Amino acid sequence: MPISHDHKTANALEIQGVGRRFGGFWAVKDVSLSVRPGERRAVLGPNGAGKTTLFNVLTGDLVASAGTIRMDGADVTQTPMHKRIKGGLRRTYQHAHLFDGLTIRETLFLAVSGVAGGWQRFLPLKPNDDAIGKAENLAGMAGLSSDLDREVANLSHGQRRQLEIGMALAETPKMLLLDEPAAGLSPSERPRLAELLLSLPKDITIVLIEHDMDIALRTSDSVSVLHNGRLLAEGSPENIMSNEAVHNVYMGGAHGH
Ligand SMILES: Nc1ncnc2c1ncn2[C@@H]1O[C@H](COP(=O)(O)OP(=O)(O)OP(=O)(O)O)[C@@H](O)[C@H]1O
Repeated sequence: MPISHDHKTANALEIQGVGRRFGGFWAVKDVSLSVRPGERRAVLGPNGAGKTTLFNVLTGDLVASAGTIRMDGADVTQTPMHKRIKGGLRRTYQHAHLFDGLTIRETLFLAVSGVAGGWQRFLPLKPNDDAIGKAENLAGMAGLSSDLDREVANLSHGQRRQLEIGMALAETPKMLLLDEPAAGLSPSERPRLAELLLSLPKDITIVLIEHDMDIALRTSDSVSVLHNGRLLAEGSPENIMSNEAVHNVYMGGAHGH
């Protein structure tokens, strides 16, 4: 069946009544939200609220049990992940999958070249390859320009997160889903990550799950709060900060890793 697009009026992401069930348990239930092109949306919620499940449904890692998902005007509810990726969707995971033996330059070179398997044949890099310049450019966007020759094994946790974001930017995504980019970062690494998020190209729509309220509120235009699989509140960071129901959920104790 042909996919119908309506680019002029389309939101980058529009989901209606989305749910995901595991057996008899609805991990996400009846969630509707709209994200404008270029918007930065944070998805907050205590442990078990359904954030990761919602993300997995958006990427196509999991099939929605209910509702519809539209990206850029197209109904992708039944579209497999690889086709959503072709349409410009990228995600990062809570735990980065990086090769310890490669340098930052080599890692980003392979990302730019779209190489997933059999990468050994591309190394060592040929100095005149165009993709090296692109990789170095990406390193700049990810705040890693001064560490191009460092091996992944020797990177700090924060630098690994930066590198993962750099990789996700390789093919100029339209929409980037970031799964807890600040997870495991030391307090001193957090401001740097917030700066990086704020510096990403404004035409990329970003949806991020984040436990760190400060980072989420500082780097987003709008916030959706999940609780027990349902949308509890939505609004500007200021509104969410002063929302009593949100406070009650977070003061309830389930917050934080
Ligand atoms: N594959 C699964 N099978 C059964 N239950 C699941 C599965 N995945 C998630 N759940 C349940 O769904 C609920 C939501 O989980 P989810 O991981 O989406 O929450 P979360 O908000 O991302 O939590 P956290 O912040 O701890 O990562 C939880 O109760 C979880 O136990």
